[in-house]
Amino acid sequence: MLELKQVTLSFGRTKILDAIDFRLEPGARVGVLGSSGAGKSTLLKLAAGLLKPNSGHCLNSYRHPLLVFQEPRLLPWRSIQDNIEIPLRASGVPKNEARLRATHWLERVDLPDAGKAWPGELSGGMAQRAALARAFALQPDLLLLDEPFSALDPALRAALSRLCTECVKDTGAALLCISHHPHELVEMVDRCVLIEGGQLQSFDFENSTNGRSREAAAHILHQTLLRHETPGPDQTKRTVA
Ligand SMILES: Nc1ncnc2c1ncn2[C@@H]1O[C@H](COP(=O)(O)OP(=O)(O)OP(=O)(O)O)[C@@H](O)[C@H]1O
Repeated sequence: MLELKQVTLSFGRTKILDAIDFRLEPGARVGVLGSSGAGKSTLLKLAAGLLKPNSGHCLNSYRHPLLVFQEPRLLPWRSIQDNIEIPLRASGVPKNEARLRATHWLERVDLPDAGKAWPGELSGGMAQRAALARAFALQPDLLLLDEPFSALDPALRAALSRLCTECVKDTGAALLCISHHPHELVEMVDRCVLIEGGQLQSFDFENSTNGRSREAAAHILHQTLLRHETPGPDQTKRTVA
């Protein structure tokens, strides 16, 4: 369980998150939306334990949070198989087990023959799939995705989002996922939070659409994002601490 209570986080004198409350239960899948610079990655870094709040409480009982970035961040001088095995070995997994897990997850992400390849030989989509295999092989109980598919074309993005959602459901990990694409995000998650002006607004699909389809939820989120991304006279200003 991740629980933020009245958490405030500032960089210098600028408040990024302002007394927010947030809970992420085991196995829950939550999307994070907001305009550029709103504080989405900051929320993920709090969840990963990479940042500490200035005030409030951050209770985190997830033991294996794992952050996946927009770029695959593979070691270019090691094979794909090694890229998956090295972090496993570093976390104490025996050699044989590491090999088995790497092979299993390369098959799961549809890269069964890529183990001996160098990262530079893979397409962008293949490299991101290898990064997902590396992440799932580490058996995270909390997966934090920071726009992991945004550099890919729409068809590939949709395919990888689906694959990732299947793997998250299979492993039972909790998911916190940033995306700028509400239509894809609603297929991956059960609810969303929108960050704006340091505040966090929750969109429970059942409640915010009166039980209508996820398509309706995506439409509402898209319209909300457009409103927030268009500066208006009443737009909330970020506060200075
Ligand atoms: N280490 C840091 N030091 C100072 N300012 C920072 C630091 N990290 C982030 N910021 C600032 O905090 C604000 C929120 O950053 P964050 O990366 O969380 O935004 P974001 O919503 O993820 O944006 P984007 O969608 O563009 O990635 C930005 O104004 C950013 O410049």
